[in-house]
Order: sequence, then C-alpha cells, then structure tokens
Amino acid sequence: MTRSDETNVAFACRALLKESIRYAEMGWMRGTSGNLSLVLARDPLRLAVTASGVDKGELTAADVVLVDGAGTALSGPAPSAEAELHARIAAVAGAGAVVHVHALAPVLAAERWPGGVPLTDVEMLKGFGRAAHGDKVVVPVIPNDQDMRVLGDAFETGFRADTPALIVSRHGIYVWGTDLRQARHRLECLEWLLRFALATSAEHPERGM
Ligand SMILES: CSCCC(=O)C(=O)COP(=O)(O)O
Ligand SMILES: [Zn+2]
Repeated sequence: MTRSDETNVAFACRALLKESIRYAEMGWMRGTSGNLSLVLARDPLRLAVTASGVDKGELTAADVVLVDGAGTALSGPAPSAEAELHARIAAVAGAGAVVHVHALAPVLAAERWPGGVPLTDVEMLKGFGRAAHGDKVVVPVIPNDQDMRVLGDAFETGFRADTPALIVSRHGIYVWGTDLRQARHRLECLEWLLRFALATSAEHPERGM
C-alpha cells in the first residue's frame, strides 16, 4: 500500500465505523452479518470494505480492507465474503458507497414479492430518490447464492439506474449512493417503505401495493 492508500483507508475506516455502529444499533447487523464499502478510487477501482466475520458494531482500523475491482484484498485481513458484489455494484451503478444489512423487512418482502417489491404512492419514496406519487418503483429481488459472480450477474440483469437497491432473497439488502450518508438515507427510507408494504398488504392482501 502506498502512503496515500494508507491515508484513504484510515479515512474510510472512521467513516465505515460510524455507519456500522449505527446500523448495528438498529439491529440490522446482528452477529457478524452485513458489510459496508466506500469507493476510494475509480480507475482502477479501489474500495475500502469491512473485513469478513467481524462484529460490524465493533470495527477497528484493522477491520477495514483495501480491495480491487474484483473484490480481491490488496492489504489487511480477509475482506467481506461479499466484497466482489460491492465492487460490481460500484462499477455498474457508479456508486460511491454500498451498504449491505440483514434487516428483516427486506427479506420478508422478498418472500411476499419474489419477482420484485412494488412500491408506489407513499411520501417516503422521496427519501429513496423517487416521486411520492405516480412513480411505480420495483425493488429487484434475486435468489441467494454463495457465488458472488452469480449474484453480480443477476444484479446486473435487473439493474435500473433509478433504483439504487437490491434484495437478495433469504439473505438481506444492498443499497448504494454517492456516499455513505446518501446510502444510509436511502436504506432507512426504503426499510420503512418495505415495512409499510408488508403491513398494508397483510391488512389488504388483495391490494398488493
Ligand atoms: C453471519 S451472516 C452470513 C454472512 C453474510 O451474509 C454477511 O453479510 C457477512 O459476511 P462478511 O463476510 O462480510 O462478514
Ligand atoms: Zn449478508
């Protein structure tokens, strides 16, 4: 690692630590689940990603790994097992930050709508970068797989530039943005929207959303 890589990773570490503590406190990173990444350079692609198998609510500077565009570690311990998918999302969507959490609502919503979760006519959609009314949002759902290339191909097949999220069924959700803050705002709003969709479809099963 060069001196500037080290400086960038140190900056990323502080930012990732702050975000992951918040997500852990929300119960969205139970045990060692979830992972976060921040793009440090585009050409060639370089990301700081959380290490694999650690409690993301207890991250230290030693738990942030510099990876390349294939999710391969360039320094430090083993990166997240999902680092390759983070890199793929960053490359395809042009995201500056990608967050992955194991919140329950996205996984339940994927069970209810395995072909994609429809969302429309709710004010909170603005927090996801979409119109509150008339905009028919469908959050893509893909089957889980242990092969990140399989997940990456499925993500790319359903990718739409206006929908910065991906649910992996029976697993969790990925949300991205220009930076960690925007990704967080989108995730928090989307998680609310998914809970709303589940609650209202349970009350009115004929309606869907
Ligand atoms: C304990 S959850 C199973 C792995 C997973 O889905 C996850 O998000 C955490 O994996 P990582 O390698 O990033 O720790
Ligand atoms: Zn996961």
